Amino acid sequence: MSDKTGIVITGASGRMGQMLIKTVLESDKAKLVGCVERAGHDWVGQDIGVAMGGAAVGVTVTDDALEAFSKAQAVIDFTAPAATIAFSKLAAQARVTHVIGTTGMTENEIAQLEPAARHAVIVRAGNMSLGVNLLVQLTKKVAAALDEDFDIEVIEAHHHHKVDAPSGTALMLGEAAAEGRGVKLADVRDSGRDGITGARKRGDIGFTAIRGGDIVGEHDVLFAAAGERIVLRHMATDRAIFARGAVKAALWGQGQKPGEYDMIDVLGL
Ligand SMILES: NC(=O)C1=CN([C@@H]2O[C@H](COP(=O)(O)OP(=O)(O)OC[C@H]3O[C@@H](n4cnc5c(N)ncnc54)[C@H](O)[C@@H]3O)[C@@H](O)[C@H]2O)C=CC1
Ligand SMILES: O=C(O)C1=N[C@H](C(=O)O)C[C@H](O)C1
Repeated sequence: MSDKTGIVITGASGRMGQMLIKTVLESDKAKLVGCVERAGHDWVGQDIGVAMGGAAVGVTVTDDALEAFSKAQAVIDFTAPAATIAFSKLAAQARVTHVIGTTGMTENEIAQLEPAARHAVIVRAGNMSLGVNLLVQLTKKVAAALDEDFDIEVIEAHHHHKVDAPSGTALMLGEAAAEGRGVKLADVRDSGRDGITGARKRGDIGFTAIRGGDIVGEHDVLFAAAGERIVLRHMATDRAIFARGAVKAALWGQGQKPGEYDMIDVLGL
């Protein structure tokens, strides 16, 4: 019997779903035991390897998430907010680790994960890469060292398919900057400028979102003062960095107590 951790991928046909499947198939610590897509999707009933244009791998795509989860130790979920909330309940029922990469969740939607976290491990992060999570910590430090003479702006760029803004990563960076400054992001957040906006308010943390082409994900944290600027930058050029982080989180979740965790916990940063 294999001692590899059995993993289910939800949103199997998506950009991240397919990258996650490749990463799990190549892993020497994890094995693919299930793939889930929404009911009615063309891929349901097909072997995932064949659906992705390659050789059969012996895993059939299903729309029965609970059945798939019950054969696994972890679920990796990069889908959409409503799907993620539904999956959290099923993962809790099956007592499997739920790794959530889905972004664009409202505060209310995030709160709906709480009951599930009483029964299962949830690892959720708007960005699963090592580089971004390190940038989060750096942003906190730089924001703590500077005063409000430095305006903070988070600038992000993504592909034209992305549906949420600011990105989950931008919000993580904004939260880190706010924490460094000892304020609540909700009190100083400035996003979606358009028209006669008035001058920038001292202490505000601004967000700028660019959408275009096939940009994987780029994030700058700009600290701008009179006479000088500091820019902290992360550039993702390959979605594999997110998938590797997610698999790491799924393995890390084994043996942890039920509760909500993030990638800072997983990476020990
Ligand atoms: N945390 C991180 O490191 C990263 C997070 N993301 C986030 O992951 C999410 C997905 O991104 P992409 O893969 O680019 O999107 P995508 O649109 O290519 O894929 C989403 C997939 O989810 C599936 N899906 C939706 N509802 C479903 C349901 N009820 N049951 C099963 N499958 C369902 C869709 O059919 C689709 O295949 C987004 O929220 C994105 O922001 C993306 C990259 C990295
Ligand atoms: O949708 C994406 O593609 C990405 N989403 C995440 C986010 O919202 O920050 C992470 C990464 O930047 C790619």
